[in-house]
Amino acid sequence: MSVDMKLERSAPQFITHEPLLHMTNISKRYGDVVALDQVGAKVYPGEVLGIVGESGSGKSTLLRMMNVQELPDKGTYHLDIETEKPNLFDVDRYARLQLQSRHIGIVYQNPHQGLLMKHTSSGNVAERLLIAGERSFANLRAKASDALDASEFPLERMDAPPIELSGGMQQRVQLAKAIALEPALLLLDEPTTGLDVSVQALVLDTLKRLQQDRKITMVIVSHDLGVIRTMADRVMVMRRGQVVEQGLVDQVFQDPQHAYTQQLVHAKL
Ligand SMILES: Nc1ncnc2c1ncn2[C@@H]1O[C@H](COP(=O)(O)OP(=O)(O)OP(=O)(O)O)[C@@H](O)[C@H]1O
Repeated sequence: MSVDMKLERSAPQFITHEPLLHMTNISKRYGDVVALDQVGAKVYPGEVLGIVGESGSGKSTLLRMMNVQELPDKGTYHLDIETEKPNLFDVDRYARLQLQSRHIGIVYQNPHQGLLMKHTSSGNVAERLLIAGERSFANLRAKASDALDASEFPLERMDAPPIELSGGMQQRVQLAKAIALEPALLLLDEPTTGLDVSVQALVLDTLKRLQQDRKITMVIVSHDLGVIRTMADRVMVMRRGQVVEQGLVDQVFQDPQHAYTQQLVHAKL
């Protein structure tokens, strides 16, 4: 048995469905830099997959591919959302945009990447609904308000632009925008990095509550093992563009098999 086979622990027993997300053999180079090297990933409906690893290990690149905002050099990507399940890296640009706007939500570490900082917060959320075809002003406002409320954003500030809000509130606006259309898949790229520890805990609480209430399938990228431990059911450990270990969170963190995971876990203790 190869080392990789040994470290790829089996899926938990309760997983009986087809994966919602299935990627195989994803490789990506930027010039001489190998960002991803034959990475595979499966995420099951309603579960939270954590991706952890040092800076430069390929976590954000993989997440951008899950959001189909960037294409790999090689690999396949299927989402189990419609009867037809094409390789999403082969579909045309229009279909990719449709997919991003209707079925995938994303929250970036940097709110400038996800929000128009000088537009109102409610307008940022409404924009996503507009793109999806909502045209009634009353509905736009009501749905934006619902999404902000679900993200535990203080509604009395909904007309304030993100630039005037705290970092924690900006992340709540990004979250509201991401969930406004009830996406099949929510992608979170270091959503609490850079926030004060107490604000970080509150935002994680909101994410946890949303996940429990709505059973949203999530992929969360973080270099922080505490965040992954709080949020995720399963974890994938990445290093230098490869997956070195994966399995249930408590299994991997209590009994890490790969030397790199052991180093990560001990550094955290
Ligand atoms: N657009 C790009 N152009 C050139 N190199 C890139 C690009 N995007 C990523 N890389 C390189 O690919 C590798 C993986 O980067 P990536 O951002 O995915 O890692 P990461 O694990 O998310 O790191 P971090 O936690 O620092 O964001 C790095 O060496 C990075 O410099």
